[in-house]
Amino acid sequence: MHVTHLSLADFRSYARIEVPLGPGVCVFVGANGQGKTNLVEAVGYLATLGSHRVSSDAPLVRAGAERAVIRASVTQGERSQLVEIELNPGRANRARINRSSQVRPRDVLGIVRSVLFAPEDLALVKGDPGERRRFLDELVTARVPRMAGVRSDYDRVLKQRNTLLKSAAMARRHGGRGMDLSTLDVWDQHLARVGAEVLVQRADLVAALGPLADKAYGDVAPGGGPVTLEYRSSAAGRNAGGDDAAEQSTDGGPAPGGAGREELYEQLLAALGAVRRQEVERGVTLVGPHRDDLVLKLGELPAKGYASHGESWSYALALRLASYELLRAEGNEPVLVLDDVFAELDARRRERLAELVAQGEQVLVTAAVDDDVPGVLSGARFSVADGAVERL
Ligand SMILES: Nc1ncnc2c1ncn2[C@@H]1O[C@H](COP(=O)(O)OP(=O)(O)OP(=O)(O)O)[C@@H](O)[C@H]1O
Repeated sequence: MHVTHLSLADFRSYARIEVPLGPGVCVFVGANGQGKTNLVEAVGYLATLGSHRVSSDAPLVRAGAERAVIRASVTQGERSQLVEIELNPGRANRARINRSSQVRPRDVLGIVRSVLFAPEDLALVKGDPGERRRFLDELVTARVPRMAGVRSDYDRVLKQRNTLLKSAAMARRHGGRGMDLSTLDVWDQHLARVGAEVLVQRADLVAALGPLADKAYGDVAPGGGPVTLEYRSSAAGRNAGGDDAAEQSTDGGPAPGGAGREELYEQLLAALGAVRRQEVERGVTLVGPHRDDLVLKLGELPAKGYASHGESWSYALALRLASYELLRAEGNEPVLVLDDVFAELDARRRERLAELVAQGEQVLVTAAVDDDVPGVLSGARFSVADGAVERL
């Protein structure tokens, strides 16, 4: 798929802008702070309903404005659609498809698909588990858009369960006889039911992505690797029950490959039972998909803490390239967005990456300096300056 027209109103630094786009490579060049990232961030927002730079919508609305609108015309094969999101920080966002009456924002997921490479990607390798969970969940949603609803159900159940645990912990600390925790059983079942669905999709994704990441790593860093992706479940190994299990390390263990939804449900439920005493003491849910990690291994060692800076970059690029290959193989080619990445890479990685993506259906590249963009990425050039975007 590709975006044929992008229209922004009060989004980031743009009061109003219309940008016609074609398939193939589009390079946006401009000095620092002119709004290049803001443009491609808008495309990423339509694909994920989030920003790769900030966790809330407020900074995405132009300072002084109340709401922002992102609108894009999108072509996939013979089909064209117009998708629109209105960002209303503090209130519900609104969305429309083909100017129809409103739909839920998550109903637009899947229309725009993108894989974004950005300097922030280094955090996929070097950062906290939350970075890798977000990476997995965004890709899961790109493959199976209904998972956005499952994720928000999970977050809601988790929040309610944590509220209950927190009150129980407070009551204990204040010397009360303890709360009646019978409702916790019901929340355990909800959490395990929805959590198992999240786990099934993550496991399926990791199995599909692993070989592609290994190949991509070899492409970016010839002779390097091998790389393996290992999903680490906070619930695995905690189902023995009783105090022994409660004393186990909080690192969890590898998830059993190929486990079905029911098996994962039972495992989560047993794990919640095993850590209940600790949870009531600490007032927080200790097992579930929100505590899991994706261990990125380079050879025998985890990349985090062991890989060099260059290896970490190659790994991050390999994860994004593998995501691209996966979505492409599954029938809907995503827009590739390369935001300011070439300046971060050495000449060899720069050339390799450019060669690997040059044939994408649509590749949006931002750069402060035109010379940073490898020659193989020839295509439309745009200048970005003073809130205006002009085709060169
Ligand atoms: N909500 C907002 N309201 C107004 N201006 C904003 C808002 N968010 C960001 N900006 C402005 O947008 C500019 C940054 O734009 P952007 O990150 O797209 O720059 P860039 O061209 O990619 O720069 P660089 O090359 O340095 O990465 C900054 O000047 C910033 O102050």
